[in-house]
Amino acid sequence: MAVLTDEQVTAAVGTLDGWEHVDGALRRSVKFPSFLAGIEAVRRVAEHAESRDHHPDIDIRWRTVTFTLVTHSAGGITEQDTTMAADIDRILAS
Ligand SMILES: C[C@H](O)[C@H](O)[C@H]1CNC2=NC(N)=NC(=O)C2=N1
Repeated sequence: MAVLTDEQVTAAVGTLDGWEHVDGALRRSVKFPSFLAGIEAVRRVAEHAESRDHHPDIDIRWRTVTFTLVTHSAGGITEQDTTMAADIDRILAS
């Protein structure tokens, strides 16, 4: 899968909720009301990631969860990442 150009990533970020383009990846940090609410959200994202066979890197620090998306096999951000970012936005909003 093709790595997106910086311009393509910038355009995608404009359509997403709270994602930034940092260190060659897409990143969104979310603060939850409690540690367990964050874990529950991670669980829902993880189930979706499994179903799509595309997996975010996930950092959990008490109530703040950071999702990082990059296509490791391609060495950059691809459409799989922008699609997964939009999917995560939907999951977190529901
Ligand atoms: C075989 C399987 O499709 C690959 O290992 C997948 C799994 N999930 C993945 N997730 C991400 N983010 N990048 C990958 O390159 C990747 N590879």
